[in-house]
Amino acid sequence: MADTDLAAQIKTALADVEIPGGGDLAGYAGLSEIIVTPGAIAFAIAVASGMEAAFGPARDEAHKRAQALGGSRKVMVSITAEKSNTAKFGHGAPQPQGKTRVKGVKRIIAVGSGKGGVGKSTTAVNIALALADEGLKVGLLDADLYGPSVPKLLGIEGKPAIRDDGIFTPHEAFGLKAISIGSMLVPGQAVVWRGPMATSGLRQLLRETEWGGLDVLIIDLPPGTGDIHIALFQQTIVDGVVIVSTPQDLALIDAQKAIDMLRRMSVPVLGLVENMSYFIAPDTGHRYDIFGTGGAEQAAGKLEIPFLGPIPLVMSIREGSDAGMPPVAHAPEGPEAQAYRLIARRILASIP
Ligand SMILES: Nc1ncnc2c1ncn2[C@@H]1O[C@H](COP(=O)(O)OP(=O)(O)OP(=O)(O)O)[C@@H](O)[C@H]1O
Repeated sequence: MADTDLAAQIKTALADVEIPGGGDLAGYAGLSEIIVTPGAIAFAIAVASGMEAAFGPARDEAHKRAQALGGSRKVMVSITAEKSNTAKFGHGAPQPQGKTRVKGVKRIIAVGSGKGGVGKSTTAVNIALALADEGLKVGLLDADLYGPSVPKLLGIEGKPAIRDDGIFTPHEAFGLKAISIGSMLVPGQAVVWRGPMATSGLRQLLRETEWGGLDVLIIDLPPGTGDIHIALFQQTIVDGVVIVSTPQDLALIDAQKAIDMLRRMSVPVLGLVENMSYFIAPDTGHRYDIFGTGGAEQAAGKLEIPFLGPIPLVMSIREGSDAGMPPVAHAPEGPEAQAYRLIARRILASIP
């Protein structure tokens, strides 16, 4: 059945689900779009603050009906309540409350960037591999719901298995446990989830995956500073964030904004990685500082955060990544792999 047909069928079934105050869920204005992918069904019910518990039975009933129609797909139905903005942003924002650790995960390190396309995912994947080479049990969560690239970078195919109790079994790739919303979408399908849906999707990937005892979970964040970041940092203890930037001024200005948000949310910044820092000519092996040198290092100094190191701009990183063969796993002795390793060791040294 086409995904749109199934979404329509579910919506029809929700007409039999009663909601507090009278009426049914299908006709309720707070019902989000129903997203159907080959592996999952997801939708959210937005309610007024304080009404979360009252909507609980409706959510459970909706879940049951969607599951009856969805077969083996994992069903995710979440209730979202509007919170006042002061809890999200604002100078001197209150320390987020209720942050918890993720079961089976000792430390979480997130990798973010101020803007897209700076090589954040490539860096996250290779740092994860370098940490695994240090003898740690490492997982990777692709939280870039709008542009997931971990499946491609690690050459992962197919959907993750889902246990009978609805828990995801992560993919295994190069010794990493990895999970991404990307492997649950059909190729070319864009995620059009709005804020609450996206944050709920992330929470489920994070907390409903059988991580099986990790020393470190690396989270590849979406670029910028949006709902996903806020929800993650408010709900979960993140031990530190690595910011990836290219050497150009504009990227650095965006990186600065990301760091500003982390500070306001009391999340430790582990440091700045300068990606595509210099170019190594494939024929001669010569190094060219095409963007000048030291931009990110100086920026890190000004921002009073550690500079974690530079990654060269090399064709092999792009080609290896595009082919699902990340340099740290594929050419572990190469200069690119060494650059990632050095950064991974600095990260390791900076977390408790
Ligand atoms: N050091 C590098 N040398 C050469 N190519 C690189 C390097 N780092 C990343 N790339 C290439 O740049 C492109 C963007 O990288 P990547 O997807 O990791 O960026 P991103 O910041 O995660 O992007 P997005 O905003 O889409 O999430 C990819 O084609 C990748 O292979």
